[in-house]
Amino acid sequence: MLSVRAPATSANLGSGFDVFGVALGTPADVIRVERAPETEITVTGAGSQYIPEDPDQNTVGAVADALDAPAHIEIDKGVRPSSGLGSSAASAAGAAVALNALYDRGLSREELVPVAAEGEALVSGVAHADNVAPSLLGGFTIVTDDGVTQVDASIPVVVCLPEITVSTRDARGIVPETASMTDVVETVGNAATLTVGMARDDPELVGRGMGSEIVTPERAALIDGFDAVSEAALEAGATGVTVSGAGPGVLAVCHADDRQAVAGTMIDAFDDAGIESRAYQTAVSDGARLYRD
Ligand SMILES: Nc1ncnc2c1ncn2[C@@H]1O[C@H](COP(=O)(O)OP(=O)(O)OP(=O)(O)O)[C@@H](O)[C@H]1O
Ligand SMILES: N[C@@H](CCO)C(=O)O
Repeated sequence: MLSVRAPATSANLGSGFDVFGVALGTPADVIRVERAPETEITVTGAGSQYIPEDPDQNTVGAVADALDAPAHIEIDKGVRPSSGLGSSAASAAGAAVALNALYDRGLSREELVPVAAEGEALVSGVAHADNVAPSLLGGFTIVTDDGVTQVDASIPVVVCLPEITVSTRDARGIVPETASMTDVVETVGNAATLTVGMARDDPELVGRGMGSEIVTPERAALIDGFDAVSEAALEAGATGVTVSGAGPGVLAVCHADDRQAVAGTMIDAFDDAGIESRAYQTAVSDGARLYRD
């Protein structure tokens, strides 16, 4: 059987709404495929009770259609849905890699980005590729209408995931239609700083470059305790904190030695707000990995 481990991702990174994304070392989905006359899907693992097995409603069904690659597809979820960690995208990216190999389609990882984004269109209404690109390519990715730019990076991060859900579709509904020139200028400066930080593997520059008054404040307001969690993480040594994707995950960038303290204090701050959470101490890492069971 062909299997793929497809990593969780964090999109936006504050200053790069719908543009920036990173692959995370943990958690990940595992997708197993074998040829079949019609696509059938089974889902197990984190939050599987909320994920439809109907191929017309599951991101991997959209990918199987796009590749004309019917298969029995087993999805073992490591990435909880509606987490801000690219759950739907991890499955779509994993299925794209697995089915491309299963049917010898010969598409490159870059060519699989729009294929996997078909799954995102299904669940969030827009084929945004800022989660599927890093899950497929690894590292830090910049998605624009002209294509994807990728750079390997290994920035240490903590992602704290509270026991609340925010659907990407809902969180897209509150994105403001306009932004002030002041906020645009600040965001462009921060996005440039963050990009240099990724290229240099510098957590100080990456953390400093995550600030933005565009989109992030509206998204943060959906996460009870966000301000306290952010403040606590910064006090424990985080170089920057923002909403992961559409939330409710909260992403902190830090130096490797500070990860444990940052994770502990974020969990405590959510706890003070009456919300249980768990934290992944991880780093920007590789993309989807194909192997044979
Ligand atoms: N294979 C799949 N894995 C996860 N969710 C799926 C899958 N197929 C369909 N869905 C649906 O997609 C929705 C979750 O996707 P959503 O984009 O809201 O969360 P996310 O991927 O964790 O967030 P984000 O994009 O902000 O990182 C749920 O409604 C879920 O039922
Ligand atoms: N850029 C998308 C990513 C969702 O993970 C959004 O923020 O809506």
